[in-house]
Amino acid sequence: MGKIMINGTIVTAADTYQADLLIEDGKIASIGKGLNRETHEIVDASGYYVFPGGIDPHTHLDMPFGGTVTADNFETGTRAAAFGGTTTIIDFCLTDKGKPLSDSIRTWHDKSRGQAAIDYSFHLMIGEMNAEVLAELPEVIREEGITSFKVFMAYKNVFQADDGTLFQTLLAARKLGALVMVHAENGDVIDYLIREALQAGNTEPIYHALTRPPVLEGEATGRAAKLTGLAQSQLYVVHVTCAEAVKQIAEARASGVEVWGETCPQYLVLDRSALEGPDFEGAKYVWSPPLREAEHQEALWNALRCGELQTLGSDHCSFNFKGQKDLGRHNFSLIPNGGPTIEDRFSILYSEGVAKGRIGLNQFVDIVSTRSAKLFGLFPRKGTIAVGSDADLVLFDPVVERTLSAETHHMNVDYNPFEGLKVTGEPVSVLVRGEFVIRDKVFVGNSGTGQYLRRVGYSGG
Ligand SMILES: NC(=O)NCCC(=O)O
Ligand SMILES: [Zn+2]
Ligand SMILES: [Zn+2]
Repeated sequence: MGKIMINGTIVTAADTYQADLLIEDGKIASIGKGLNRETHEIVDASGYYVFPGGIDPHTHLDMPFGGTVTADNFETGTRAAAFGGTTTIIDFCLTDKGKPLSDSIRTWHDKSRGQAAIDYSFHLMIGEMNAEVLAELPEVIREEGITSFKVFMAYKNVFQADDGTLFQTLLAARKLGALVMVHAENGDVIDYLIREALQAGNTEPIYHALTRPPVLEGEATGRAAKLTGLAQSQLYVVHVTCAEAVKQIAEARASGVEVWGETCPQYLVLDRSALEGPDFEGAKYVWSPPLREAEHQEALWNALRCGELQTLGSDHCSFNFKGQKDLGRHNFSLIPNGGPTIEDRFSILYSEGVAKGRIGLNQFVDIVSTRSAKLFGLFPRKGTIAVGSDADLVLFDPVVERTLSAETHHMNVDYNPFEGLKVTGEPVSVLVRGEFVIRDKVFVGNSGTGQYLRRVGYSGG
């Protein structure tokens, strides 16, 4: 049955206005006033903002990492995402050197098929570049609709690729119309600093941050941007944490190089002091790149506000404190890197951004949804409210006050890094392709209704 959503305030990246939405066959069929269909269910959105569903361009679900596997899989992670107002995720498909890319993609399909409550797509990791990989890429784009390739410049001896691989990936992406993503940290120098810290007996979580200083993120970001300019290609820098990296991105953009930047909620509201918590609590806050000193937060907010950074990814990569983060109790370098953020990404950006006056309401929609849809080949099917777009919608109460907590979250993990953070606003109901997944804060969706999304090639942001 179709639906008519009435009395809501529609908010897109461009406009804010009162209108009703006619929803048929999972799509927005009409936008206007006084829409009337006797056969349709009426959904009253009085008092709510109606946003396009959030698009999270950076998740790690069911991913082996740091000697363990993430606590959230596609079932639990996408359900939590839906509670948080996200209706599409793009997850990172890891690859193994020496194996066909298609094997890894099949593995990621096997993990996700029949599990997801919201729509999803994959980015593909490129760990090496050779004739076999090059030959497979056109098919990856054509058959799988995967139009973004991820290169790790850190995690030496695990995921790290060399500059030659990055450069050749940039060249291939230019030719094929894809977007190259980088984790930008200088992995070789970090590896040295970690060994030096451990030799000196420095094993606590804070040394995770001290061995990955901002200069090494800035250096790698600048290097990747320079290589992008040389290749005349396009680059998306994931999880930007610091002023040094923002500066490199801004300089590259100012000189005409197509570089985009993403930050994450943790870098906007948490700081390095969290790693010094007692009883190994600091392990909960181990991300790479690490949390920075508090002054970097303002640099990130400024960059979002003025468009030097364009998106917010969760980088959701959840590990339980007990039994997983524990692996590094006596050696910070063995703490699995990452944290649970998929559920709170949307609300933190609204509360800390819009409600506190740091960004505008339409800019919020751009950062949390629209820009990722454009960059990653999903627009205008996703990322906006327009006739013909998927009816992925969030009914958002902009005034309710609440406190984020592991007691109430839906992620499959035993802590919340934002525990105790008071936020303004909450997703109340969430629809994916016209069907409720969350209705009045209750999960009414199904694991398995989420569809795999084939994306089109890169055409700018
Ligand atoms: N960011 C992090 O600490 N964990 C997830 C993997 C990555 O994105 O580097
Ligand atoms: Zn990373
Ligand atoms: Zn990540």
